[in-house]
Amino acid sequence: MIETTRLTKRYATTTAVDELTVQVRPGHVTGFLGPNGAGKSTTMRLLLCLAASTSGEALVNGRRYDQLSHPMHEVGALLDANAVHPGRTAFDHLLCLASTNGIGKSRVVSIMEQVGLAGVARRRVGDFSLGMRQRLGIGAALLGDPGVLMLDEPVNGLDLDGVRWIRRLTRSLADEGRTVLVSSHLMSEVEQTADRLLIIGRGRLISDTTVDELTRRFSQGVLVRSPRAADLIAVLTGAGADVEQDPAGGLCVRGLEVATIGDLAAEHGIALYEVTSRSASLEEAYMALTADSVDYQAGEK
Ligand SMILES: Nc1ncnc2c1ncn2[C@@H]1O[C@H](COP(=O)(O)OP(=O)(O)OP(=O)(O)O)[C@@H](O)[C@H]1O
Repeated sequence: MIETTRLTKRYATTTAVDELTVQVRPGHVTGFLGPNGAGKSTTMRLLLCLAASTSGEALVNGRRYDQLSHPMHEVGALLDANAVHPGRTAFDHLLCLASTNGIGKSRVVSIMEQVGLAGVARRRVGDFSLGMRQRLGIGAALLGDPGVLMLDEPVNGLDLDGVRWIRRLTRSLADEGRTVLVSSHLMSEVEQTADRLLIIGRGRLISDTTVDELTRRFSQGVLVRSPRAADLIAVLTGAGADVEQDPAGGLCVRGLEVATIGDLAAEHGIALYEVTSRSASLEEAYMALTADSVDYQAGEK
């Protein structure tokens, strides 16, 4: 479990994290989303006591990271895949981490296999691609078999195979009952993995939600076409729906599911020519939510 309470971090001219209160629960993959500069990395750094908060609290399993007696067994984190000694082999990098934390060599061997680096374990990290470093960083995070994982932009640098691997890995870690927090600035990267979403902008919480809820909230209704539109309107509004003429022709129905609309029409012998659910993509929902919090925007051409 990860918890922040009114967590705030101010730098000279920037409030990177602003009164952030969130809970990240076990058993879920929680996507930590926000535009560039939203404060995701800073929040993770505060949780790991790599930076001191200005005010508020950041706790892992109910305690500050620097108060955990066996931190590597409680929290695994990938913050910066490049923060590795380039002259060391991948195996030695993990072995070094393992031996200073009372973890045996056999665990290093099995982690190397788990992250797909067994074949290059004896190569210098300096010769690794960014994707290989990401895998190594995830290996380091998993080394202590922790119940809490924090991965900052873990798919950065990974090819499609790697992205799929991260999705499967994070899902299975959450299914084992772990707390998994995965940051990204792109909804497309987390929507297929995360079930919960924490969306932040300018250091503030914008939305603490689920993928399902966000999809529902930004639903643009159901487009229905029928040769007996007037009769259908009466039936659907009678069942509690909001119905209006759709600019594209047909009816826009809100408040009823596609199946209910179909069932009601059938019950009343009303033919339907089209029933189409029009939910906004999660990407569109995310863009709409964070539109006011984007610090760095390319000019439209
Ligand atoms: N050490 C620092 N000194 C001054 N400002 C900082 C420092 N670290 C972060 N910031 C600022 O705090 C804000 C939040 O940065 P942070 O890296 O946490 O955002 P982020 O959401 O992780 O962004 P990205 O998606 O680009 O990685 C930014 O405006 C950043 O410039």
